[in-house]
Amino acid sequence: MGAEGDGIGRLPDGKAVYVPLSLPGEQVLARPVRPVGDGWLAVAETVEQPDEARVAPPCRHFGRCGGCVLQHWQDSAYRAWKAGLLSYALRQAGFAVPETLEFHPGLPGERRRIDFAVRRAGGRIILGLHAPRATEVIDLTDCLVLHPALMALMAPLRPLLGGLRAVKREASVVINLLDSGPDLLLRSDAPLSLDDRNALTAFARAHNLPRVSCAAPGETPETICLLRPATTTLSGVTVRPPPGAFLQATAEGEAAIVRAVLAGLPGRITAKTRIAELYAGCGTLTFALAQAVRVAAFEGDPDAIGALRQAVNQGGLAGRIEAAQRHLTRQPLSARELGAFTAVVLDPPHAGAAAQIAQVAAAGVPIVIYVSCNPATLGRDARTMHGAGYRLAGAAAIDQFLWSARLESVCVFRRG
Ligand SMILES: C[S@@+](CC[C@H](N)C(=O)[O-])C[C@H]1O[C@@H](n2cnc3c(N)ncnc32)[C@H](O)[C@@H]1O
Repeated sequence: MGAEGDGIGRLPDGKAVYVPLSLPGEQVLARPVRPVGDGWLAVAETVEQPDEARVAPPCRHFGRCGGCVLQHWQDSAYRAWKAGLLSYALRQAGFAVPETLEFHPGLPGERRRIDFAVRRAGGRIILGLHAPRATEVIDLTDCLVLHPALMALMAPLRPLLGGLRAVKREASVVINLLDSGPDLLLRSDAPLSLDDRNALTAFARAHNLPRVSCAAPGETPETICLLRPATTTLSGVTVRPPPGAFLQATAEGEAAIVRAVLAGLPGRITAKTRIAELYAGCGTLTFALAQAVRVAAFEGDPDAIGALRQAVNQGGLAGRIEAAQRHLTRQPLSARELGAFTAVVLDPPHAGAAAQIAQVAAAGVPIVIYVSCNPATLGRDARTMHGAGYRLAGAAAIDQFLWSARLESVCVFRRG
């Protein structure tokens, strides 16, 4: 099974054949589609000999929608493979990894953040997710991983989007389920008309949305209506995330990440203990950490850092948390700056933190807690840590991207 969730076969010449929707141990009749990387991508025409771990996928869109690629695998086998993604990445980086890792399973109905793709095709609106490895959008009537409060918006969104002048050919709709309700951001390809604004406001009223915002692709969102503050609570602190803000994909995943991060903190904490938190977003980890230690939080996005600062000030936390905007790829914290900290917590985007981790390793910070959503870049960065003499002190796999090949994880590295 490959990192993308495809079954991998071997051709007589040793080349790999990647067969989506096949499982380990199966015999399938596969048609080659195109060369990819070191081999071929193929389509399974028929499953000649199914594995006993193959089960009926619960979703009617399975196979066409690229959101879930592993619904046809029995839970225990699927979960063992997911935990194995983390073990493999860490072993490849040179670390000794325990036989079984801490694993937090995900469940259907937990996803509280979604980015729907929208297309206008003839007279109708297609709303859904991309097909596997394609730009085609699969029209979804429902989505089993989605939180029911978000799924309930799918049917009424279609007529709303169909009536908007702002949706000419394509758009996207990001919805974050906040404590105060679903916060909707529409990114569309044409200017909003007055009627569009009225329709969006009426939609917010009818479906109890706190806020609706709109933006042209790549532009700063404009708030179209704010019926009440768009707020959420992070470790007991009220935060006002900007439209479309990054939030952990599930509340359950967030809780597991926070627990694993706190478990990695130094055993002895004094008034002088200071932690650097990199890629802090709106403060998911910042406020949890600040209950134990003083935190210097760094984040590149101006709106996210603005929300974090506002929450720090309103929560009376200025003595515990300093928040700074910083682009950590162009201007990583230097080894000298990092020397002031007992530990570094970092939660980089999918691309990882190559430039920043080199400085962390050079500084020899005693504890590094790495939160990752991509085992491949985690593995690359972990290799740098291994080369600098760190050992693995803890690792947890968190399945907040249920039935996909994506994996969230928290790894604790210690020096000496
Ligand atoms: C995976 S999110 C984690 C956010 C936060 N820790 C949380 O749990 O909600 C990654 C964060 O890194 C930020 N980011 C991405 N690239 C960055 C860069 N080059 N420099 C600084 N921050 C960056 C994003 O804006 C985002 O907030």
